[in-house]
Amino acid sequence: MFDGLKDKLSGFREDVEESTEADDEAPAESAPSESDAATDDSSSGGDAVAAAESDDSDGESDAESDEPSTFQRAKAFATGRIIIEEEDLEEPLWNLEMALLESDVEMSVAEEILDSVRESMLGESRKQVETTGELVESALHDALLDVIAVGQFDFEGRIAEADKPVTIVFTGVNGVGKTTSIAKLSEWLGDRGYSTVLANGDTYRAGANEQIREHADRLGRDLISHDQGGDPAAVIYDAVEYAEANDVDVVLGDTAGRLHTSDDLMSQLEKIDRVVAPDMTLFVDEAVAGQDAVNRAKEFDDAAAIDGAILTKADADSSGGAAISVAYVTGKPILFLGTGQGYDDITRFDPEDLVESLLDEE
Ligand SMILES: Nc1nc2c(ncn2[C@@H]2O[C@H](COP(=O)(O)OP(=O)(O)OP(=O)(O)O)[C@@H](O)[C@H]2O)c(=O)[nH]1
Repeated sequence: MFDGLKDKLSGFREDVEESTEADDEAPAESAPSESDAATDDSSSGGDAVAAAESDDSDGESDAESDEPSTFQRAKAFATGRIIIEEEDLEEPLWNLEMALLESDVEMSVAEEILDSVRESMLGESRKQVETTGELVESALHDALLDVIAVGQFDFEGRIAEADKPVTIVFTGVNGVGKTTSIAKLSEWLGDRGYSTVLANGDTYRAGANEQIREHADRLGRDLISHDQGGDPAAVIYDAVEYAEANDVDVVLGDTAGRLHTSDDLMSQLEKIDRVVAPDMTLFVDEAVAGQDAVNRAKEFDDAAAIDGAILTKADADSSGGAAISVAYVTGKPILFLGTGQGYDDITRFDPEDLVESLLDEE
């Protein structure tokens, strides 16, 4: 999954390794001889770093310039450490930025990742026994996790604690996999002991009732639906009443595919909000839609606040940009990934797992 992005992140590691390699081979021009440095080391011990930090006799404060002083570099070299400098990172960071943008990572997210990587690596000294690769991996790990894990919450815990029935409404554009995701989630919840009823709030599209009926029949779930052209809020309201009367734990309400610009359809969502006050509204889109999915998530969230997202078709060869960007851009977490067409092909989105798999060199 997201192999393209994985390759590009691995390219960044190689770039930094290459650009620091030269430093490994020779000390900075004005570095004192090893014996000088060794003398300094033994005489001043732990004070050497403090001395290096205040080595601004030429009037320019190194702390202000963020650049390690000549003394710091020499000292680091003599003690077997290499300091990562701005110039070591310049080209690799530029390449990383291009790689992220090519992978459909949203601009502000790419910038956040770069800032974070720069901040954690710059001036970092490493022992020569540590590989630069490890340093890069740890910086990338933290930078990616910070943007991907925005807003995460315990979905199952929330279902468990909420008063029943819990009502979840699904929104998004046409054909992205809303209905299939509802069916998958019904199965996922069933596996965890929660009963569900499906509600077809897509009263707009001809054939929508038949499509969701097929899923309901296959899964052995009840379905509440009205005729085409009916009021979606009324359908979901009926489903909530049905769930209350029959001790059903969760109502899964489908809605018509819509663009955030279709005013009448967006006002339907507002009406659903008013009439049934859903516990959660989940935005569904395709991982393969990349930047479009990110933009739509933002637009839907602005128009009718979402609580989280499901990214479908993560099994198709997608760039990974949407998976990395949606949470940071909306402030709402990705909760599930759709990974195929079968009912079991849904996975709880785990930011740590995703970061690890993106950085895994296997
Ligand atoms: N490969 C793959 N296909 C998926 C996934 N999720 C859904 N699909 C397929 O995507 C197609 C569209 O799915 P639907 O569930 O009908 O989409 P929808 O959003 O409800 O569509 P509308 O009702 O037209 O708005 C179907 O062929 C699904 O089998 C997924 O995670 N992976």
